[in-house]
Amino acid sequence: MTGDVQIKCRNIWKIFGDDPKGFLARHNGAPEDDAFGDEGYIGAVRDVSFDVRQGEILIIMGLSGSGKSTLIRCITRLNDPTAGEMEYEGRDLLKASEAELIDIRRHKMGMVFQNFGLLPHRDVLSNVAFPLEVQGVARAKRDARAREMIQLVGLEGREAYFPRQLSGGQQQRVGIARSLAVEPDIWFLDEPFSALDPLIRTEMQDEFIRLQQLLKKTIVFITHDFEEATKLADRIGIMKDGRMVQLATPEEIVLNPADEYVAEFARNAPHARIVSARTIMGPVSEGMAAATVPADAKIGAIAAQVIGSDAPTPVVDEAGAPIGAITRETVSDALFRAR
Ligand SMILES: Nc1ncnc2c1ncn2[C@@H]1O[C@H](COP(=O)(O)OP(=O)(O)OP(=O)(O)O)[C@@H](O)[C@H]1O
Repeated sequence: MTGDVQIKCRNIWKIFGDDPKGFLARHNGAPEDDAFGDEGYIGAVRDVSFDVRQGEILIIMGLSGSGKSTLIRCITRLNDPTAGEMEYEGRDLLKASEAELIDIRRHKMGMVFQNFGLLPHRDVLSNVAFPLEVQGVARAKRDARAREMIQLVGLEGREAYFPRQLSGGQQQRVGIARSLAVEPDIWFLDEPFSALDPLIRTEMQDEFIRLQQLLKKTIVFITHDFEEATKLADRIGIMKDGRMVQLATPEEIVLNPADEYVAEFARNAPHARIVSARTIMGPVSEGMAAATVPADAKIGAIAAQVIGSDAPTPVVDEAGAPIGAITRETVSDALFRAR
């Protein structure tokens, strides 16, 4: 379950060029798309507004150059937005002093990047303990915490290895352990698995799901891979040319894409794993089967049961009350339409 708003972004612009603020002002704060190229500016993030909710996994997707990394860099204040408003747990991030920002970044935010960012001359233990060292945590305490994190990501026994002695997946686990060492409230991951080969990538996705179930962090995660996004996300935000064109659940995106660009991402999406019973059910009917299915169950998980039943299968809410029914025709139709 996800909760309160943790990060609030309103009308964020990030423009690169000689005088971005002047450019924005000349165009009354909302330049037309053509104006950027005409005047030699790059509109990396254009008028983006959204909330990140406590405990959710929000995935940002989009083609290369659509502004995903720049948006995350704005939220973490590694980049100053050209315009807009941003709050972190009600604190105005744009008015925060440099000292406050460093404090938020060091204590509240964890970051994992595609290239792992490990220090080559330090062993695993010292890499994981590094952010705590920067915070000035005493050696015994930081090493103990680092060992805990190393165990959490399954690298116990490799504390004294150097990054070059580890596989790509193991290196990324070190990166993950290090980002968790500071006990962040919110975790930013910029294409953390894209440098990994497909098998290790799947393993790391499963590892990530396991960690999230354990730690229940708020997560903002960038990926190019729609299948990865549907596997991990509570909500997916899709960016195009600096704009957020749709922000919705994987199911909404697959069933109601905002435009052709979004539809293209969702085209080969695995409906069986995304579409739920609630979405395809019909009304409660006479003569339903005794065995029920939960409304939030994905159709892939219930297909065998529903198709094996001669009578319609009742769909029940959290309290167990029937709110609809599914027949083998509805399920096979939904699965068939999927590909
Ligand atoms: N420091 C910079 N100076 C000028 N232009 C920049 C800068 N950083 C990013 N850009 C431009 O802003 C746009 C968005 O870049 P960004 O890296 O955010 O995209 P992205 O969606 O993360 O791409 P990718 O998936 O390739 O990492 C691109 O056109 C990029 O060239």
